[in-house]
Amino acid sequence: MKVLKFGGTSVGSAENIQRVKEILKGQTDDVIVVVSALGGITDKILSAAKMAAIGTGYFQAELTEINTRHYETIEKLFVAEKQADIKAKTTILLEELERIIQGVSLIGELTPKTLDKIGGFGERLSSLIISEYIPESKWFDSSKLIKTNSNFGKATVDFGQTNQLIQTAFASFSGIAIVPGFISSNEVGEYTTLGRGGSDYTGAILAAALDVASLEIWTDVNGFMTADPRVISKAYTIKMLSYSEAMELSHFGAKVIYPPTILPVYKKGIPVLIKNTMDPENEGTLITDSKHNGKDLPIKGISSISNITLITIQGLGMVGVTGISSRLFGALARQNVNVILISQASSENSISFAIDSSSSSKAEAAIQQEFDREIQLDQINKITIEENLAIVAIVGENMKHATGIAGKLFNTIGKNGINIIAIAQGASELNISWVVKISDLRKTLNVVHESFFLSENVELNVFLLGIGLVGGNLLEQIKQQQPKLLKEKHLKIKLAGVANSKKMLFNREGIDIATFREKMTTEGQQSSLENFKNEIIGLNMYNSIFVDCTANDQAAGLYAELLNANVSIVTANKVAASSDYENYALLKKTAKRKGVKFLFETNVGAGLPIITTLNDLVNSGDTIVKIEAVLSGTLNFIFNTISDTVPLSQTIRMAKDQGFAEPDPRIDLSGVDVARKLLILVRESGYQFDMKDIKINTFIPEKYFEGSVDDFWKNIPEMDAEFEANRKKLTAKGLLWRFVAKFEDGKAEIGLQQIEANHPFADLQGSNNLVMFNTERYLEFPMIIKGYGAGAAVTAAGVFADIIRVSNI
Ligand SMILES: NC(=O)c1ccc[n+]([C@@H]2O[C@H](COP(=O)([O-])OP(=O)(O)OC[C@H]3O[C@@H](n4cnc5c(N)ncnc54)[C@H](O)[C@@H]3O)[C@@H](O)[C@H]2O)c1
Ligand SMILES: N[C@@H](CCO)C(=O)O
Repeated sequence: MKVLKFGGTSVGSAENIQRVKEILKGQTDDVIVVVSALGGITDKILSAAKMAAIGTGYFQAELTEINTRHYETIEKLFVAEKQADIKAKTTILLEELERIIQGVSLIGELTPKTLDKIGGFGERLSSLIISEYIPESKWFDSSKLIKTNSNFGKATVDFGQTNQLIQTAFASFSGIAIVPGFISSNEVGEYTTLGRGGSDYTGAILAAALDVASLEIWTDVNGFMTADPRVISKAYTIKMLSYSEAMELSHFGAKVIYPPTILPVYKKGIPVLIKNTMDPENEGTLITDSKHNGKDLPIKGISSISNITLITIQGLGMVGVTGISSRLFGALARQNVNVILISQASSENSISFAIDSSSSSKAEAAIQQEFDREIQLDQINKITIEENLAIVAIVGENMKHATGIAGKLFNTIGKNGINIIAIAQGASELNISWVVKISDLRKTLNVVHESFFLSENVELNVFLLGIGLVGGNLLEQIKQQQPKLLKEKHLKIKLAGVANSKKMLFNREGIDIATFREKMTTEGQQSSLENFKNEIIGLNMYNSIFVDCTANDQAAGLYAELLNANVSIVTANKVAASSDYENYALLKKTAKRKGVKFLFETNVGAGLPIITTLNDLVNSGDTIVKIEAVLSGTLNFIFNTISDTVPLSQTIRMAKDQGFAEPDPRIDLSGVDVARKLLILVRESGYQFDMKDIKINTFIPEKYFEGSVDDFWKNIPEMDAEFEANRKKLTAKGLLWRFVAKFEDGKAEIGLQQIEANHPFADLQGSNNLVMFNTERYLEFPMIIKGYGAGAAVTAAGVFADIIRVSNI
């Protein structure tokens, strides 16, 4: 035999009652079916009674609604010929209810006893209709089987008597029994009710009394989820839980069952199965005394409670004094304040406890009153009340004796910049709870869900500034590679924000890369660097990455604040890494301190792995002795392309058109771009260096860099003839031009060199770059990295690789 309980939503409409019938058809065992009132009906009955008690006539309207709901349900469920009979039986109950409420209205008083009598009408009505709808079933009056004391409103079950009555009633039963939930009666047969979660409790009492094979709780969700699915879209159903885990998760906000109700089945070791009436094929959650969840995960679920207030009482007068806690919690209990979490440091000079915010003032008054004397004497000198908090808890029996869980938990939370306000862990090691600001709740749930592998995928939230050549290519590459990354690496790269110099757009759930340009035009806000940064910080999303694909100085000025807000930075923009040494060092230090990344691989050699290689050399103990390199894609392209038919000015235009040149090409032509790159390499080699320490030998007169970019394009052809004359001489000597960057003996210099055909730099086609590192280990023969050093696609790929690096996969 099994007990199946269907909740208010499961029987809330004719359609759902039909589903219940289908579910029962599929049962092979004898079943006892406990039903709740039609969803919302009990609230309506109680509200009608309360209105009647205060003398308003509005209760009539509520009663009419109650009648209509039941009659309409009957009309939908039954064929016309049967309706009159069922309606007549229902009317008897509805009229009785109306008479009692009329009585309440006349007397103007609503006692707990009357409330109990009224409160169970919903279940009596629903069970009547459902038992008629399932003709092969038999109706049992559970109020006559479940005996309680006369503590109306909160009656206590007399299990001795109850078990006997149930066992006698069902001794020779087979088939389908329909039973109203929630109702019971006292020793003289007056109605009582079983309190919160009452119908579940009815089910558990029956299941335990009859020692059935299982108790099934049919509801409108697929069982216990790993986290609140309204916050964590990746949350999924937990297949198996132990009783203790289920109780912990319920206590901390997963309102699938009300913990005390499963006590009778827990004591008997009867499995409880949570199932979804709307999705009966779903496996649901099985609660047993087994501790296995099918996966070897240390935690099974995360739960949270919002609207929490944390109260801390503090004072040296509390140290070593016995009875303080007892008085504190006694005073709170007398005021009916439910304490959700307690934390006391071993120094004993403070106790913090968390309560529902609605009890804040009651709790404060209780403490002031209880400790009046100690406060006067300054033995207790501070009572702090912190509002707008939330409690988060991780739950799992496998945490027991497993080391490193708390370490990993708090490390992950800390890295994401979430401040933990209080912590509590019971010695049972079943649950670790902590308090955070409510504004950090969503982020906390996300990072914890992900870091304990409850989530299937790691998610990165990208905020992209700049969608020109590099940024635009990057989005194309992400769009193309996304399915593969998701499938093979379980990595989801989500575009959470995007901006160019005109518009910006944000979406916490992700912006569709296929349509973002149209969305930016229609829905985008006016772009502003300050607002872009503020929005990223304000959204407070976990694994946030600011990707800078501009060449903008002010954009680079945002990094410090973003890193401080635990946002990683991936940048193609060379401004920050080549800014003052102090700023460069501060950004690196901030990233390290905050546990986030500051990555700029594409700053030197575009997609070539130059900076990571250099970091690997240095980190593994090598010393960089000399760097010699061709670092400008644009300049190399120019010197490879210039000819008697293609003059200098045209080669610059071609470099721009092919996406090698900077948004402002004077940065390339003046040597500034190469100087920045050399500076970054020297710094990453471990030397404290600044721009002023690099000797820049320009090859184009300074006057061409004055004025606007348009002036530059207009005037630069003036240099064509001179360049062609020099080129001819050079070619005649069998030499080539290369713009070389060099660092040796603490000195750095860049400039145009004439090199011979057998020089390693000679064979450097198109926009290629080449870097030679002479190190202590690679002394005689340098380490060489060579390849495309500019271009939108390779640069975007380098930025993409940096983004993936943030996820550490
Ligand atoms: N092209 C390459 O080969 C290469 C290689 C390595 C690094 N980079 C670097 O990549 C960066 C981008 O280069 P690109 O060629 O894509 O430039 P681009 O001119 O094509 O694109 C720049 C983008 O930045 C946006 N932008 C500029 N100022 C902005 C602001 N204040 N707010 C918001 N958006 C702003 C523009 O609207 C545009 O979308 C540069 O820093 C460049 O040095 C380029
Ligand atoms: N403008 C740069 C882009 C790569 O950093 C170059 O030409 O090398």
